[in-house]
Amino acid sequence: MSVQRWVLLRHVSAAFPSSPSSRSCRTHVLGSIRSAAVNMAEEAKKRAAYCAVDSNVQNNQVVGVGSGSTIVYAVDRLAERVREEKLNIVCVPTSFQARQLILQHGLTLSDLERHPELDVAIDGADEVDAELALIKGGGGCLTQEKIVAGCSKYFVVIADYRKDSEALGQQWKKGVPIEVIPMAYVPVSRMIAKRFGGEVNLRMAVSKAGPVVTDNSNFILDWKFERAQNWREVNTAIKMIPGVVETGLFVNMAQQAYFGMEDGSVKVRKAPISE
Ligand SMILES: O=C[C@H](O)[C@H](O)[C@H](O)COP(=O)(O)O
Repeated sequence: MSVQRWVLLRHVSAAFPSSPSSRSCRTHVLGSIRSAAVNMAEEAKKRAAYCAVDSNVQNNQVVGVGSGSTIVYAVDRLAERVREEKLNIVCVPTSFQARQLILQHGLTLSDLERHPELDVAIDGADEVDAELALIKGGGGCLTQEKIVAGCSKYFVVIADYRKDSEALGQQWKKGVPIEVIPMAYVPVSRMIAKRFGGEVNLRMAVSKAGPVVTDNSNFILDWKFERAQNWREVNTAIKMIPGVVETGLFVNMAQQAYFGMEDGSVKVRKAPISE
């Protein structure tokens, strides 16, 4: 919770001590604060996305389109620029959602067979550390995202201020998503917990009985790690476990991250190696 939000909550608690009528006022005020916080985060996502598209996409480029809620704003802006500037752009999706966004916005859809080398990929993240290592896959789309980012000359991350972190795990508490072949989810979970500690859970669906099934027909494990680690080594070691398809650790992949901040600005961070 941000300091500003904590202070607001303290004021609300003091203003509405516990009686039935004051409890209802308090619930109402807390609801308004929550929705203001959501609006602020959405505005921040939009500003980061627009800024990243304006700074990194040019005419005649092949663009990788990520997944999640932030990328929606980036596709809005891409479509706006294509209309207004008559840009000739080809888009490669990283998920079913991204493919739908591209089609709904009337953008040119392609794939890695026709365009195996991309100029730039733009995608969201669940958390970004000081070196631009990322946790991705909160929405279950990590494998295709990593493939597309890996085929791109330049990989740009867009996010709001809540994702901007010193070390992975400081902001994002749901763990590292790991895509696995369904039959292997138990042994893979046990091996990760035994070797690296922490807790590994099969991600369950919300509006369906049973587990989340990815765009590649696999399962997702969420590994709640206990301490900061050498993420490059951990990523490689987990990938070597039979049954693991991909991890949501994106290490040394992103060159730039755009964060929409609470004060309305956009903060741009570059990866240490590209500075
Ligand atoms: O699986 C989802 C993707 O990795 C998203 O890019 C990531 O979860 C960030 O999503 P959002 O933009 O909704 O925070």
